[in-house]
Amino acid sequence: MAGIKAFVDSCNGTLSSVPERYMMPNGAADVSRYAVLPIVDVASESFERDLVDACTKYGMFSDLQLKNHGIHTEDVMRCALEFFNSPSEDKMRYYTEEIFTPVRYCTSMMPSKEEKLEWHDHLQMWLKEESLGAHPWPAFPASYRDVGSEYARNIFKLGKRMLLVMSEGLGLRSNRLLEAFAEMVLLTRANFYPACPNPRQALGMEGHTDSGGLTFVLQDGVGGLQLKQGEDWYNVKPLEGMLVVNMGDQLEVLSNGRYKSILHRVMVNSKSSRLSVGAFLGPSLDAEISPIPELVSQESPAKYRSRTYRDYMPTKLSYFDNMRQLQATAKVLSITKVASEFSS
Ligand SMILES: O=C(O)CCC(=O)C(=O)O
Ligand SMILES: [Fe+2]
Repeated sequence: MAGIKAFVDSCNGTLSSVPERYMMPNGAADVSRYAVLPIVDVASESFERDLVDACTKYGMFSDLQLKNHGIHTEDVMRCALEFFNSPSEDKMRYYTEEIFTPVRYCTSMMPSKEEKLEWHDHLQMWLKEESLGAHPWPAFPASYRDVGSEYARNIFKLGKRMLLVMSEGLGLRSNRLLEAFAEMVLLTRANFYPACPNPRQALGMEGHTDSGGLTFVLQDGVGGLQLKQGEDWYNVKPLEGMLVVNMGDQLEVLSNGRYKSILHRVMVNSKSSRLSVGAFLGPSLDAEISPIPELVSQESPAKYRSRTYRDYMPTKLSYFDNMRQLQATAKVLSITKVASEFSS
C-alpha cells in the first residue's frame, strides 16, 4: 500500500475509473455554494477585537480566514510538495499506520482497517515547541527542518494569541484555555490529493471534525475543501496565502459545547492534484480534557466526559468507518453525535 499518488503515477495517465476500494458509498455531489468566512487581519491593531467580533457575529466562529499571519506559506507548501514528489521508496521509509509516531507517512486514515479508502496520501508530524530542533524531520527535502521549525514556531505563537482571546470569548480569564491545554502539541499534516478520474465516486477526505483544538489550513489554489453549515455543504474558496482556521473537538469539549468543531470534507477533481497543509494545535496528549468547571452549572451540565487527547484520537479515528456507514444511510452527522458517544 504505497499510497494513492504512487498508484495514479504508475498508470501514466491511463487511469480511467476509480478502483472499487476508493468508491465511497454515498459519492460526492457537486456543490455550487460558497461559504462566507470572515477574514481577519493578524497584523492589524484591531486583531484581537476583530477576532472577538468574528467569534460573536458568526455564532462563535467555527471557521474564519486569517491574512498577514507572518507564515511563509510558499516555503511550507513547497517542502510538502517536494516530499510527495520524491521517489516512493524514500517516502516508504516513513510509512506507518501508528498515529502517534513523530513522523508518519500514510494514505487514507488507517488503510489496513478501512473498507473504503480516501483519495489522499499524507505526511503527519507531532511537534512540541521546546523540542523543534530535536524533532526527527524528514530527510528530504533538506530544507524541511528549517522551514518546518519556523512554521511551527509561528503557529504556536499565533495559536496562543488566539486562545487568549477565545478564553475571553467564553467569559473566562484570558489564560484559562492555555492552562487547560497545558504543554500543547502541534500535529501538522500535509495532504496530497492526486487528480481523480471520477471525482463523484471518490472523496479526498470523508466528512469529519478535527480532533485537536485549533486547526490552521493552508491550501493551494485548486479548491475542494467544503464545510457543512446547517444541512448544506459549502465550498471554501481558496484565497492565496490565507490560513483557514477552524475549531476542533478538544475546544468543543473544553467550552462545554459553546465552541463547535465544524464538519468538513475534501472533494477531488479530475483536472489537477491538490495540496494542503493542516496544523492542529492541541492540548498536551496526557492532560484530562473535560468541560472547564466554570462553564458547567445546573442549567448547563457537562455535555462531555473527561478523557485525554491521547485516548480520544484512536477512538475518533476508528469512528471514521462508522461515519461512512452513517452517511451512506443519509443520516446527518455532527460532532454532537460523536460527543454523545462520549458523554456519561
Ligand atoms: O485538505 C484540506 O483542505 C483539509 C484537510 C483536513 O481537513 C485535515 O487534514 O483534517
Ligand atoms: Fe480536517
